[in-house]
Amino acid sequence: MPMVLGQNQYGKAENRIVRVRRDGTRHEVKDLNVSVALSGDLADTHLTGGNAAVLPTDTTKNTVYAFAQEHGITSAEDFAVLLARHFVDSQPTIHRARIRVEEYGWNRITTADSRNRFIGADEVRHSFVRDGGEVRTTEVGYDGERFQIISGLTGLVVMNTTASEFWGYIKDRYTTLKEAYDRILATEVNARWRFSWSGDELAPVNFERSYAQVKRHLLESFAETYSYSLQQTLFAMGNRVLNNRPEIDEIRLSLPNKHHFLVDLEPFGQKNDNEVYFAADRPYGLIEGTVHREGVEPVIPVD
Ligand SMILES: O=c1[nH]c(=O)c2[nH]c(=O)[nH]c2[nH]1
Repeated sequence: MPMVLGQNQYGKAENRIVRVRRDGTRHEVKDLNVSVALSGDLADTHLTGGNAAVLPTDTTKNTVYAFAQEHGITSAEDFAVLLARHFVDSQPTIHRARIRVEEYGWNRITTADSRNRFIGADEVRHSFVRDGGEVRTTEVGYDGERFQIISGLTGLVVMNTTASEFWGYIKDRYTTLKEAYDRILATEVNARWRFSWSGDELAPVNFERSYAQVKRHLLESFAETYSYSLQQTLFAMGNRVLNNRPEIDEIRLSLPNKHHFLVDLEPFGQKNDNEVYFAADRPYGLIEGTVHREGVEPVIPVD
């Protein structure tokens, strides 16, 4: 029975690139991990070994670095759009590009040492400390006509030490969980959101500003929601982002419930008045969901 080649894609994955912008003595850095995946007329290379349609993965790597030099990196999204457009529009055998980018943040080191000749005000203009928080992500797809941009973040860890309850749930013969009227609510926010921009709209998106605002709304809604379940908090977070960011049509959140269990201190003759917890790392509840505008078809993959 003959076998058939199914979906396939190829490219250089995880190109690590640090781009320094040296405007005078105050430097800017972009630290990215860029993965290229191309698809198109690639049956021959798989079936016969004929490589006439193959742009080498090595070339895709070189293009990432050359484009960083030539065009700079205004945002992960802008950079990925540029790359995706280039691969598809310049190579007749390449019909689709998917560019994934992870971005690691760096913050300026501040210091009180005003004698250092490199220092302006209270910051060192070329010294950075890696941001220990979330990783910013984007994935840009391009088929020669339309772009699809899904950006996001992973690893944004947040905690409310009160204003969280969980009660009124189903109790069957296996239920042991005690109802909670004042608990810790902690999670690691993993979010992806899809921009309505697909290439033909006139107004370009300011992706740097958009990211900062989405993150702010996620944090503020987590902090400001009095929660009766992490599910309720999830919807509140997604709803707040969509209400405030018209450039976004859909957001998907994956929120592990980082359980904090009160430790029983009775054996030691001590009271535990909601002060000492065991922070469990597994298993964890995993609460996931998409919030989207009415009438918009949600397309962010469930994974
Ligand atoms: O916010 C919560 N949602 C649940 O569905 C759930 N289930 C559970 O055991 N604890 C919690 N907490």
